[in-house]
Amino acid sequence: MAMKILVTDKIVDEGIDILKGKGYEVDERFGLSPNELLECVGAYDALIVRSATQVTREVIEAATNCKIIGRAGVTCDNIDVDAASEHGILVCNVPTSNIVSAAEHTMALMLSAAREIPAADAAMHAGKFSRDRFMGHELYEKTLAIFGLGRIGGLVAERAHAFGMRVVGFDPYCSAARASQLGVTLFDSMDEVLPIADFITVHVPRTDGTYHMFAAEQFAQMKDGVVIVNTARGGVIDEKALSDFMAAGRVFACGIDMLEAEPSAETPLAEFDRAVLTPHLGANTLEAQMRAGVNIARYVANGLEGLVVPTVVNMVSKEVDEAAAAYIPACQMCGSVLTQLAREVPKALSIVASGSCAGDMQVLSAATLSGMLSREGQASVSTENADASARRHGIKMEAQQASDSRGYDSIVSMEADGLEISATVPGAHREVHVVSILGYRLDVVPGDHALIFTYADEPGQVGRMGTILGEEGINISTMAIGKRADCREVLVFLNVESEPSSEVIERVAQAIDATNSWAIRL
Ligand SMILES: NC(=O)C1=CN([C@@H]2O[C@H](COP(=O)(O)OP(=O)(O)OC[C@H]3O[C@@H](n4cnc5c(N)ncnc54)[C@H](O)[C@@H]3O)[C@@H](O)[C@H]2O)C=CC1
Ligand SMILES: O=C(O)C(=O)COP(=O)(O)O
Repeated sequence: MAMKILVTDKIVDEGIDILKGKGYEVDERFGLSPNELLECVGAYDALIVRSATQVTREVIEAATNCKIIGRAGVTCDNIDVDAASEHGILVCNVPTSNIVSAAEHTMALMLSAAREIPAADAAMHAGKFSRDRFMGHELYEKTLAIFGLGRIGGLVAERAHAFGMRVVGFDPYCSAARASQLGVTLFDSMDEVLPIADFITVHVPRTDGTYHMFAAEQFAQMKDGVVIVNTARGGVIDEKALSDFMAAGRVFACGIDMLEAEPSAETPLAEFDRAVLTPHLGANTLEAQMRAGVNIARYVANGLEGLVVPTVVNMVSKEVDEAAAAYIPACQMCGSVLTQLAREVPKALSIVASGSCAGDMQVLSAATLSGMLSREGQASVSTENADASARRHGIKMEAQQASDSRGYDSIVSMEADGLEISATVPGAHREVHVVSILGYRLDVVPGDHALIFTYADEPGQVGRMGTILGEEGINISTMAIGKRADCREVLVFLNVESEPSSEVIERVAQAIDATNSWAIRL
């Protein structure tokens, strides 16, 4: 019987023809309700979507025959990738299919907003030849600030240079080499960039960390008359705050392709002629759709045929040795902790694994890198693209097996920019135990929120920490104290049940005279 593929968002006919030509049965069913999707998805071997279909954990659990989900575009934020990995389902995308289109749409919105083209066009269509109403701004010799210097941000930088703009940027994960190659002056904080920009364009992923990254506090720091463009994701800009600053005349104009309420057109910006609004059209060109539709069809067919899928975004891009697979969460966790300890993505990573998990260093490296980059929505690291991803972020990686597993069945140890962490996964429960951090030996199973302090080992210190956290209503669920043979200081790892504010952390740090403190979120 032919394998069945469900396509729930429109892709080009050429993509559908490739699949049918290979003998697959293809059902195109657009606009399914969540319930309709849940009811039918179990019958299919593969699913192809764009951004409209929400592939939730529930959908993945109902997709009992599914082997691969193809995203005919770049961003997989409508797909629960972790759930797919847990169910052994590959997720792949076409990561460069629409980036030129998105970059060109950004320039189109920038020019339209700066020259009020939609309002002028609407006036002409209404029979009004009113030249005096419209007085725009040149791009030439203006400062463009790009937030997010990834694939699309980089293409926008190249195009902005052609207009004679000065290009500055903010992206905590962009290497100095990439910024210099793009001709972008990189700044370390948003606060330095906001006051100097005449134009601002946003190309960051939508994550907890970028939600309302541009709110009243940020608009207040901008130059009067700034033009703002968002072709990234709705919610990165607080639309209410933007409309307040437009109403006050502080923001000259904006160009917005992505609204928080998508797929609705509801936004407070709708009342402004100078808000140029488009309904998520960044990828809507024939060229981008041809690349996305044709390639996703090829990759999904490859996945079903057991061939290499070059753009897998989750970790199951190949048959993974079971012992190594058990260490994927440990490596992801350690990678994430390392980035948080370093307070930035480290630039050099060395991984040593010993014991039975060390059979597949490629998987362990990719998992660690995905953890290192995951905090800002950069988790699209697979065994296929790990090397390229590391290069793009300027990270030097090396991995090796070692024979001494220090008495554990398996252990992974990593060092990144001089910071160390080791973890093991004992027993059947598959809990990740961190057994060393920064050289301090301990044994702790990290929870969702943790605090780490290093301090002089003196009586009363634990009581001081407990008292302050108790006063603040923060429960400590578990605690481990790590020691180092060469040092009179200790390290405490506190799993806490809620996230303490930076003021609370500072209070604790002062009370114990901590030499270092970190809040870790996993
Ligand atoms: N309008 C449309 O139709 C399309 C929209 N997109 C959206 O465009 C955005 C960019 O896409 P790509 O360039 O492909 O992504 P990318 O992953 O190549 O680049 C994103 C960049 O943002 C940076 N970043 C992350 N958090 C940041 C922060 N807090 N501050 C500053 N920089 C931060 C990352 O380091 C990375 O360099 C995404 O939101 C994507 O969803 C993508 C394609 C089409
Ligand atoms: O690829 C992306 O990230 C996009 O935002 C494009 O989405 P679409 O395929 O047009 O629904």
